[in-house]
Amino acid sequence: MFVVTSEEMRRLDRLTIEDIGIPAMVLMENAGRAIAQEVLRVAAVRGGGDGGLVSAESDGRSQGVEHSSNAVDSAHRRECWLVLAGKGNNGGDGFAAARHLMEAGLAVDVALAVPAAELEGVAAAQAAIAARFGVPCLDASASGVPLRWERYSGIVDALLGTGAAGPPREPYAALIRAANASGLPIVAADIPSGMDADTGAVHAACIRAISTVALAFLKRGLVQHPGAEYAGQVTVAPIGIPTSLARGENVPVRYVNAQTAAAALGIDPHRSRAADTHKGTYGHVLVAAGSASMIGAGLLSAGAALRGGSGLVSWALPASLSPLAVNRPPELMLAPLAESPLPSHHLTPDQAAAATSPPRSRFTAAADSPDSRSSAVPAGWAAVPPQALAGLAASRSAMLIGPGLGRWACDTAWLRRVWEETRCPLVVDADALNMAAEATDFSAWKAPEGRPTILTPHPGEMSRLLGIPTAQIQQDRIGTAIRYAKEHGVVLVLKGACTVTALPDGRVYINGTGNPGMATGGAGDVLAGLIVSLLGQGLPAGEAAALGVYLHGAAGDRAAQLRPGGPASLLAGDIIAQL
Ligand SMILES: NC(=O)C1=CN([C@@H]2O[C@H](COP(=O)(O)OP(=O)(O)OC[C@H]3O[C@@H](n4cnc5c(N)ncnc54)[C@H](OP(=O)(O)O)[C@@H]3O)[C@@H](O)[C@H]2O)[C@@H](O)CC1
Ligand SMILES: Nc1ncnc2c1ncn2[C@@H]1O[C@H](COP(=O)(O)OP(=O)(O)O)[C@@H](O)[C@H]1O
Ligand SMILES: [K+]
Repeated sequence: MFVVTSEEMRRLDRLTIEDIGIPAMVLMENAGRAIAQEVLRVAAVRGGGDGGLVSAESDGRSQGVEHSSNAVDSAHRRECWLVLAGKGNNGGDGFAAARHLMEAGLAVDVALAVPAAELEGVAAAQAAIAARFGVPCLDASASGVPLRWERYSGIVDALLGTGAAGPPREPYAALIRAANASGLPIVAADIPSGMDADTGAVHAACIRAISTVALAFLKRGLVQHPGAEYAGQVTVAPIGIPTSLARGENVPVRYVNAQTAAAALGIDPHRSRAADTHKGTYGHVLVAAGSASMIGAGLLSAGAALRGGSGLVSWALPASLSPLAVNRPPELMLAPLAESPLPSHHLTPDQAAAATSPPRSRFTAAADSPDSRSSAVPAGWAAVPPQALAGLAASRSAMLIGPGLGRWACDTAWLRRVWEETRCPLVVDADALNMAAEATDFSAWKAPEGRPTILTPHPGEMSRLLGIPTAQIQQDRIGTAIRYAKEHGVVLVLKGACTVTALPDGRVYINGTGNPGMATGGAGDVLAGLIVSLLGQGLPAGEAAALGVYLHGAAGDRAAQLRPGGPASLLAGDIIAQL
C-alpha cells in the first residue's frame, strides 16, 4: 500500500484528471460516497446496527439552527450529522458526502467556513448540487457563529485536506476546537484538519477523529504519530486514481501490515520453506552482544535470531564472560573471543592517537562490569581485538553488533575497526550506535565495498547520531530516516510506534504492527536479533529490516493479546515466544 505526500497526491490527481481523463467531479463524487459510507458504518455501530437511518417518513433534512427546539427534538431521535466544510476540495468532498448521507436517509447540515461565494471549481459545483438537493448550508464563516452542537449525532470534518498550509486560521481553528469539545464522533475526510499531511505533526487546533477516510492513498501524516492517533481508525477509499499510477510515478513509501506485507515487500512474509533444504540453506549468524551487567541483551538477541529461522546462531562473547552464558538455549552456540591485556595494540596508529583523547560518552557501563571504563585491567569487550571479531564474522552470513555491549575507553575507535573490516552483512544496534554517534568523522568510515549495513536506532539513539534533539526527529521521522539512509548508504530503522525503515535508494517501509506494550527493556534487542537472522538467510537488507520490524510487531501484538495482564505486562522474552 502506497503512502504519499501532499505534493505526490497533487501530481497523481492531476495525472488521473488530465492524462487518464477521469473528471475531478467523478473523483470527488467517489470521495463523498466513501466518506458517507464510513459515517453510516459509524452510525450503525453506535446505533446498534440499523445504519442510523431515520424513519421512512422523514425527508432526511435537518432542521437547521434556526428551527424550533420541538421540531429538532423529534428529528434528532435518530442520526443527524453536521458536515464542517472548508473552502477547498476537501470541503467539496464534504458537500458530496452530505448529499449521499441525505440520500441514505440521515438528517444532515453543512456548516461552511467561508462565504459560499468564495467556493470555486468542483467544490463550488458540489455545493450547488447539494443545495439543489436541499442540503441545508449554514454560514460559519464568521468566528463565533453559534452552532448547536448538541443537536448532532456526529461530525464530518471536511475543513482542510492536503492543500492546507500552516496552522488552521479562523474560523477553522474555532470550529475544530468546538468540534473536539462537542464530544461527538468525528469522521475526517482524507486527513484530520490541523494535521500536517506530510509529517503527522499536529497544530494546536487539530481534529481528533474516531476514523479517517484516506482518499486514494494513505498520506504520510496518517502513519506517523501524533497524526496517526488524531486520525483514529484509518481506511483507504479508492476514488478512481489507479494504484499503477503511484507505481509508475515511483512513490517511494509503502505501508506494511498483515494485509499489505506480501505486496509491499514483494516477499512471502511467512517464509515458507522448500522441502529440499537443510540448515546450511538458512545461514549462520554471529551475535556480538551482552556484557557482564547486560548479559540478557545477548540472550534476547541470539534467542530472537534462533526463532527468526537461522540455520545456526553463534553468540560471540569475551572469553571471560562465557560462564555467564551457561543458561543459554541449548541450540545457541558460543564463540568465545580471547581477551588481550593490551587493547590499544589492536588499534591502528591513527586510532590509537585518537583514543588518547578523553571519551565524551554519557554512557558508562556499570561499575561491576569487566568492560567498564573504570576498570583498571582491561577485560571484557574492551580487551577483545576488533579484528578478531571481524575475522570471526568473515565466515558468517551476517553479524549483529551492539545490544548490551557496554561502553569503554576508546570504544569508538574499536567500533570503527569492526565497521571497516567486517565483510559480511552487518546490523548495528544500541551501544554500537552510541559509539558511532561519538565519532567526529563517522561519514568517513568506509565499509567494505557492497556490504549491506543496517542501523536500528530508537529516537534517542538517532538524536545522538544526528546531534539534534529527539523532539526534532519525532516531528519528521520519515524525512529524517530518508535523508540519513541516503547520506550514509545504510538501511536505517527508526524505531518506535510506526517504525520507519528507509533504504539508501530512497524506498521506505512504514510498519503497521506493534503496540505500546513493547516499550519494555530488551524489545529492541529482540528486533535486532530477528533482523540479523533474516539478513543471514539471504534477504536483501531493506526487506530483511522491514520484514523483521513487521514480524517483531506482529509477535508483540500476539504476545500482548495472550498476556492476562494485557500489553503493560509484556516482556521482551514474550515477543520471542511468539515469533
Ligand atoms: N481533484 C482533486 O484534487 C481531488 C481532491 N480531493 C480532496 O481535496 C483535498 C485537497 O483539496 P485542495 O487542494 O483544494 O485543498 P484543501 O485541503 O481542501 O484546502 C485548501 C484551501 O483551504 C485554505 N487554506 C489553506 N491552508 C489553510 C489554513 N491553514 N487555514 C485556513 N484555510 C487554509 C486555502 O485557501 P486560501 O489560503 O486561499 O484561503 C485553500 O483554498 C484533498 O485532501 C481531498 O480531500 C478529493 O476530492 C479527490 C479529488
Ligand atoms: N508504542 C509502541 N508501538 C509499537 N512498537 C513499539 C512501541 N514502543 C516500542 N516499540 C518497539 O519496541 C522496540 C523497543 O526497542 P528499544 O527502544 O531499542 O528497546 P531496548 O533498547 O530496551 O531493547 C522497538 O522495536 C520499538 O519499535
Ligand atoms: K479534513
